[in-house]
Amino acid sequence: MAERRFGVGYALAPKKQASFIQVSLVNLAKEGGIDLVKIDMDKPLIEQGPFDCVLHKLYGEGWKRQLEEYALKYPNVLIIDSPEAIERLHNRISMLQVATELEIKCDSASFGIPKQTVVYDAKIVSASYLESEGLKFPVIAKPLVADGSAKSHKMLLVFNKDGLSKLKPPIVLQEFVNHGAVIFKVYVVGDYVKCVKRKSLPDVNATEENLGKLESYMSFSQVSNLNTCEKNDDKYYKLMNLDDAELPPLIFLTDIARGLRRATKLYLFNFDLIRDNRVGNRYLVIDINYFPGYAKMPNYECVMTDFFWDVLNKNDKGFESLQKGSCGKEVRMLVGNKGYGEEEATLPVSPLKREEKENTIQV
Ligand SMILES: O=P(O)(O)O[C@@H]1[C@@H](OP(=O)(O)O)[C@H](OP(=O)(O)O)[C@H](O)[C@H](OP(=O)(O)O)[C@H]1OP(=O)(O)O
Ligand SMILES: Nc1ncnc2c1ncn2[C@@H]1O[C@H](COP(=O)(O)OP(=O)(O)O)[C@@H](O)[C@H]1O
Ligand SMILES: [Mg+2]
Ligand SMILES: [Mg+2]
Repeated sequence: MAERRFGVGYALAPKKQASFIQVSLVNLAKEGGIDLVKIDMDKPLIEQGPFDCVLHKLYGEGWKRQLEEYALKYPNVLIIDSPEAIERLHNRISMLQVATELEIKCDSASFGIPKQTVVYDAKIVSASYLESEGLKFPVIAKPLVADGSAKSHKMLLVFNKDGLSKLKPPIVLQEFVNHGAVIFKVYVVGDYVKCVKRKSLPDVNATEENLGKLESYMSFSQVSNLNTCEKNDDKYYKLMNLDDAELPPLIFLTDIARGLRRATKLYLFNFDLIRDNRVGNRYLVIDINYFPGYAKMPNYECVMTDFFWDVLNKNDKGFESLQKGSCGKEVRMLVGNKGYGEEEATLPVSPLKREEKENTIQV
């Protein structure tokens, strides 16, 4: 019998395509019967394929409509992920709201989000306003919209009232929590979870005296993605050793990942976790990103190939999910987690090596 092959069409911005679609991934997927095919953005999606799965990270209503149209024409196509589910992550309030909906039961660690408030009008922000919202200096000002633009990553760490004049609403004002300058990035790919450590902002001595002495604010962008050379210039980072930071308990991360998958209905995301130095084993989710930089994950080719194989084969067995499209009709889309993960998945090509498995968790 001829081998069943699957076609996965991908629609990614050029930078994302360059980092994610590596020859090693394309070849490994091919060996597993999965062809990764670039979607031509100069042509309507509806004229391409047919694909068994559409993998995408693009923004805008036009693209969303094309996906809906495609799902209507090809009711068996898996859209990874559903645009509605992704949209929830494009606003830093609704993004973290999901995390507050989770019930995580763990004896050795607790979980939450930092205190935060949204500001639409710069005029209302004053030191007493912050106080009324339960916030104290320092605070982080984050653009409300997280749409992948450079602007959406531009943040301010505000040390005192003088810094408040620099705010550009709409923004989220969030308490800055000392966390030993380490963030835990937890990558989720369907059932697979991988936690890595990254350098973060240094702790701040938040006494009134010290905050008064500091510049009023500090602007920064994508701290955890700065390359090592940039950081090595800094005395603070020279002194710290990332290896010393203890990872959060695995079972705890597993529960959060599973909870977020259910609540967001997403397959492909990561979340940033910090350990609140004031409380010990209390962890806070500060950011959730759709389809993050998976190529930075060890052995990502294998993880992704396993994932594609798994969802495509499950889909073959009648994976069903409906949602209302903007056209008003029912559109069948892959809504993450429905039915997925309930069966034991057989590992396809190149299963993870033993030592890699031991450092990762499956939810
Ligand atoms: O480009 P990379 O590999 O640094 O990945 C970015 C992510 O880095 P991470 O994997 O978390 O270290 C990055 O994560 P952070 O927001 O920096 O925590 C975002 O997911 C970013 O996407 P977007 O700009 O928010 O749409 C991701 O950017 P895109 O590749 O999706 O443009
Ligand atoms: N509440 C917080 N307390 C302390 N540091 C934070 C907090 N929120 C964000 N940071 C730091 O700022 C960085 C960027 O914030 P994040 O919300 O992850 O935005 P982005 O989407 O640009 O990654 C984080 O990686 C972390 O270093
Ligand atoms: Mg982040
Ligand atoms: Mg982010």
